[in-house]
Amino acid sequence: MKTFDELFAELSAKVAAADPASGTVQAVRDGVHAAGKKVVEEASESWMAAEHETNERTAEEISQLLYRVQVLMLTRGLTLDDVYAHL
Ligand SMILES: N=c1c2ncn([C@@H]3O[C@H](COP(=O)(O)OP(=O)(O)OP(=O)(O)O)[C@@H](O)[C@H]3O)c2ncn1[C@@H]1O[C@H](COP(=O)(O)O)[C@@H](O)[C@H]1O
Repeated sequence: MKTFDELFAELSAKVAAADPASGTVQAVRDGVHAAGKKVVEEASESWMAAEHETNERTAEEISQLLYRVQVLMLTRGLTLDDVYAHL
């Protein structure tokens, strides 16, 4: 288990190191358009899970949504502080 901040630190390090085994590095290379589509896809799957599936499935989909939001942030070079400044 990891927190949102811990995941972002892990993904940032992989991107900085251009880790060749990392799916995140490839996803960031794929760019903003592809990353944005993934956010929308996981958001809709989270919504559908919340409407029709169990809490466990809903939590799983939301975890993927959070991951995809972080990938989108990384494609733009945004930090957690950039986002938290608006909370
Ligand atoms: N949390 C995630 C995570 N969530 C989703 N994914 C990726 O997203 C893929 C699933 O996306 P799809 O669109 O194929 O999913 P889907 O078909 O909609 O599947 P469902 O939503 O129906 O389950 C997975 O196979 C992973 O490649 C993730 N990839 C990585 N992470 C975390 O990121 C860390 C670093 O990962 P790497 O960069 O790959 O080393 C990992 O340790 C994890 O903690």
